[in-house]
Amino acid sequence: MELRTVLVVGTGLIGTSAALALRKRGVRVLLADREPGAVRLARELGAGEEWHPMKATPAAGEAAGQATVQPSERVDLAIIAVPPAHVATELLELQRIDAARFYTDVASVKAEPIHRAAQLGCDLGTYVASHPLAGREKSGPGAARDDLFLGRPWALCPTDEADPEAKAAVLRLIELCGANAVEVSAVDHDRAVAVVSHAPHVAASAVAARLADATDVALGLAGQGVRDVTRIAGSDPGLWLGILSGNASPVAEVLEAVANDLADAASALRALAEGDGTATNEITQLLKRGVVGHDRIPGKHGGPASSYAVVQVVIGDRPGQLARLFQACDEVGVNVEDVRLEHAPGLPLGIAELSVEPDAAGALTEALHERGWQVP
Ligand SMILES: NC(=O)C1=CN([C@@H]2O[C@H](COP(=O)(O)OP(=O)(O)OC[C@H]3O[C@@H](n4cnc5c(N)ncnc54)[C@H](O)[C@@H]3O)[C@@H](O)[C@H]2O)C=CC1
Ligand SMILES: O=C(O)C(=O)Cc1ccc(O)cc1
Repeated sequence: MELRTVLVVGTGLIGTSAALALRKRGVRVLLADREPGAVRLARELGAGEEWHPMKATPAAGEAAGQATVQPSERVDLAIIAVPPAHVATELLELQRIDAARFYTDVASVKAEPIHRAAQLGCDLGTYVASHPLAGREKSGPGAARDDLFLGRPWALCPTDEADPEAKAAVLRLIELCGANAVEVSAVDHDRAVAVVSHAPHVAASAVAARLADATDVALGLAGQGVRDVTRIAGSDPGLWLGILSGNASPVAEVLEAVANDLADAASALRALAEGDGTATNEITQLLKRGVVGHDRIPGKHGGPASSYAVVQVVIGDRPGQLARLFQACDEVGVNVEDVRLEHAPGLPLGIAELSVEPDAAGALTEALHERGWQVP
């Protein structure tokens, strides 16, 4: 199924990122948003052209001045990239004016928008709901990136009524964005993302909320761990209220289990503080279950999680240091799977943590030593 022209409705983070990815693959993209500024910025970023549905002359019987909107052309696919609560009404409006052959949305919840679309009388034959499992803690077109979906899962939830061609169009969108399609029912999707996205978001917010009145001393001691755990807590609360409300029961169920674990850990630590040494067992069990769960998260290419060895290298805070380090890795023939930078506050130094295949770590450490790098 070829996608020649795609309409993106909602040119925020996700809509503009999809538009940029499609533009890169030569697809013509039309852009719409209820905020004119969001469309202008997306257009200036190279995401496509503004969509101009035509205002038709009022038909006989229509109130004067109440001009009907018609699309200037029928696009192959419309992507509805607006908050979950607005998906169904946008779909209805777009279908009413026959804006596209096929339709999808990218909302983080699936059962509720599909149910609402059915209630409103939308055509479920041309619509296949979807959800890219990729995003950022920032909103708006300014945060968009054409590589946001590369190698990421992208769920699609066709209903029984969906036309196979509509599914093919959404699969092509996912492929053009470089993501991996995962077909799943809407109900299973919502239960799954409660575990891997929505409950973790609330947990991150709860941890980050502790920092709101933390002392300056505490904040001055913040390291990478707290940044990792709380990154997504910086997201737009309005958008997240909509996501959580749309998946309330599954998220509540996961949060209740997390809350039980936290309550047990707190009681065990109280017991430990009062001299009950046996309480360490409970804490160790939770930490061990955490390691098991963490190790089950698939690796960066979507395959099984691989445990890389980490080689730490001291780098000076000067331009070009990281480029030199990568060049050295390249010369030694070692593929760097991931890199993380730790900055030592107040020091002109940082640590680059290079994740490499375990059997390459020894040779890399030796080779970097020989080239004068400090590898502690
Ligand atoms: N933020 C994230 O990391 C991810 C978000 N999503 C989903 O993608 C959708 C969009 O989220 P973001 O791009 O992050 O939000 P965003 O806030 O960056 O963009 C949303 C855009 O939709 C526009 N909009 C709102 N209602 C509209 C309407 N009725 N008609 C036309 N435009 C309308 C807003 O003006 C805004 O420009 C949401 O459904 C969200 O659940 C999916 C994956 C990741
Ligand atoms: O920022 C991140 O790493 C995310 O995982 C963001 C995200 C937010 C909402 C989604 O529906 C999917 C992904």
